[in-house]
Amino acid sequence: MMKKVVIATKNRGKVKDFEAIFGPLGYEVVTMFDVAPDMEIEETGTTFQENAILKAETLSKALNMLVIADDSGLMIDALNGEPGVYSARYAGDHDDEANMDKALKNLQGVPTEERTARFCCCLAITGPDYPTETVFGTCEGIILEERRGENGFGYDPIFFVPSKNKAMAEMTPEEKGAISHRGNALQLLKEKINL
Ligand SMILES: O=c1nc[nH]c2c1ncn2[C@H]1C[C@H](O)[C@@H](COP(=O)(O)OP(=O)(O)OP(=O)(O)O)O1
Ligand SMILES: [Mg+2]
Repeated sequence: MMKKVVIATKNRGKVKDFEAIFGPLGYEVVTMFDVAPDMEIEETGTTFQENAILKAETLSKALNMLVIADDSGLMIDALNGEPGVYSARYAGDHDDEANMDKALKNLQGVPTEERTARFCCCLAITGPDYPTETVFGTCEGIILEERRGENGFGYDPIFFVPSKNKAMAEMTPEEKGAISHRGNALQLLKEKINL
């Protein structure tokens, strides 16, 4: 039987990212779509860490199981770190296209060298016999002037990664996992627990 890892997410893009990383380690990724499709966890925190802990602890208590949660977002320097913790709701309600349009609009006329940004990811892990722990990963990039690539999710089409000379949405899930904020955070998590 395959080992399982439970992730407190309802974002199909994140699920793909996690599968690219956990699959090769021999894990089946189980998500809220499988175990708690009707549960809505309100993200009331003001930091990635608070929200990651909130999501992990809520699902873990409901299932009485070890759970990992991901809270993440995009921080754009020229916009004073916006949209940050509010990335998913930047233009309203969880609409990736509208969110990207809003970011591009707010950066109109800003030159390339000032379009620096980073993706941030906080992962929280908690369980019945496991005290809550968090790790943090980032990925540096530049906000493009228009979308590039078809892969990924969220802000991936407008996020250019200089070290790969590609937009995040031009990478395969495996390529993305090797350099992404999520991949970097998971690397740290692996050093803490025996994945
Ligand atoms: O690798 C990424 N590539 C592109 N965009 C990304 C990435 N990672 C986070 N993001 C953006 C998407 C969303 O606008 C927000 C996450 O918000 P966040 O609340 O953590 O996730 P979510 O509500 O979509 O799913 P859930 O809370 O069920 O895990 O940051
Ligand atoms: Mg969310």
